[in-house]
Parts: sequence; C-alpha cells; structure tokens
Amino acid sequence: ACSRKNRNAALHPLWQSPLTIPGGTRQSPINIQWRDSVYDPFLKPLKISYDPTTCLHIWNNGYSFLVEFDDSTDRSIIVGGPLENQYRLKQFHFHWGAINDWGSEHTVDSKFYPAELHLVHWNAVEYPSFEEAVMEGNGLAVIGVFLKLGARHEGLQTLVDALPAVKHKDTVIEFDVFDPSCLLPSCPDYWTYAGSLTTPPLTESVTWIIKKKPIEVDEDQLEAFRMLLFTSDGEEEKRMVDNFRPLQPLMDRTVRSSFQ
Ligand SMILES: COc1ccc(CNS(=O)(=O)c2ccc(S(N)(=O)=O)s2)cc1
Ligand SMILES: [Zn+2]
Repeated sequence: ACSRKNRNAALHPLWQSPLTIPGGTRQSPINIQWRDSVYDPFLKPLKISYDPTTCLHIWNNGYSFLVEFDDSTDRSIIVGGPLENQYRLKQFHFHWGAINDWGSEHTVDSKFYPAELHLVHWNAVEYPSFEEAVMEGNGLAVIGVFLKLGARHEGLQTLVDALPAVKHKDTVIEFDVFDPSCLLPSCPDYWTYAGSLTTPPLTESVTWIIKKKPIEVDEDQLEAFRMLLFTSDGEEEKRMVDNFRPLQPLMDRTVRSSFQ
C-alpha cells in the first residue's frame, strides 16, 4: 500500500539521505505480518517504571515534537521483555500523517495507523552516554505504541494543550511533570525485532518493542499534532505532517511475539 504520498515521504527533505543506509541489514520501520511472527515463550513481561518528575521539556526539533527526560540517573527505566539490561528513558515523540489513513511508521498486516508513539531508552548499564549507545547494536530500546481514532485521551490532552507553545522548529517549553506510562495500553502483548533509528543517523542500534494494542485519541488531538510546523518562526510555514519513514525490507529477520 505504498501510495504516491509515501514515495513523496521517502523523498521528503527529512530523508534526503539514502532510503536505507548502504549495507543496512536491519532497518526500520517494517511491516509486521502477524501470521509470520513467532511466539517466544521465553520473552519476559516488560517492566516499566517512570518517575514523572524526570520530565524536563517539550521541544520541536523540526522532525517531531520530543518530550525529553532527565536521564542522568536510573529513575525512569524499562527492564525485562527482550532486554538483557535495564534501559533509561531519554525522550518520547510521535509520527503522524496529514490524514487519518496513514501516519504510523510500522504497519500491522500492511495496515497503517494515523500515528505512532516512540518511547526512546538507552543502555546506560553498558554505555557511558546516549550518544555512544546510539552507535551500538544493543544501545537503544524503543517502545512503539499505535494511536487509533476513537475516544479522547485525557493523559495525552495535557501534552496537546502545550503544543501551541512549540509550533515552530527549535522552540521549547518547560514541561515538568508527566508520566508517559499513561500513554501505554494496559494489554502487555508486544512484538519485538532488531532494527534501527527511523531518522538520521539511521543507526542499527534499536531493539524495537511494538505494543499489539493501540491507544485511542480523538480527531481534535490528532489535528493538534498537524498544526505544528517543520519550519522556524519567520520562514514560509510548512505543516508538520507525514513525518514517517517508508517501510524497509525485513531481510533476514524474525519478528517475535510475547503472546500466542
Ligand atoms: C550522536 O548524537 C545523536 C545521535 C542520534 C540522535 C537521534 N535522536 S534519537 O536517537 O533520540 C532518535 C532518532 C529517531 C528515533 S526513532 N523514530 O527511531 O524512535 S529515536 C540524536 C543525537
Ligand atoms: Zn520515532
């Protein structure tokens, strides 16, 4: 279902670099073919413990809007699931479309969701900094959560209310208490596979953990994402939409599921 729009997204300034890095064998995002995923009974439940006071600010970086966390200690971490170590929360952000027919980065049985949340964590047990972890095969763990159109999400609303303050690229607003676990579905089921960052530097350093169940958000909340801009104040306005990377080849990878 790679429509014209997606090919344009592929050529979008965001990804002028080659679609996949030369020699890339584990690029993201991918289509998750449910029937090809393999149940792994040895996968543990994912344990998530976030400290809401580690929240710092919201930042429009010209790709998406990031909610960044103080990752100088182990106060907000995930452990278990497919992970060998515990990983520290660094930031979360979203990808979304201009319309509700697409917007997610991963697809399930070739179905797009209107948006996708990424919670980015790094392996502070084995690496001294985030920047170094980004370059290592087991350096990052990103939890992906699909957003679907439905009921208004009260937890997301506090974030949506702050977005007008970060309309332009390189604007920041203080955001000092937020618990991102309110954005996770209650169902523990997930898929997991070895992949990459979906924006430059596209490094193959991510253990992806994609939640099976989406969360529900309403139209107004998706529209609030779409009123953000890729462009800085004073530049000709370009709406921040379709900030997702095209699907990448699965190559020699297996997607495992934590559920039967
Ligand atoms: C060398 O310094 C660096 C290196 C890399 C970054 C990129 N930022 S990042 O790692 O948080 C992510 C980029 C894309 C993400 S996605 N859509 O796959 O979850 S996460 C920042 C600073
Ligand atoms: Zn992302």
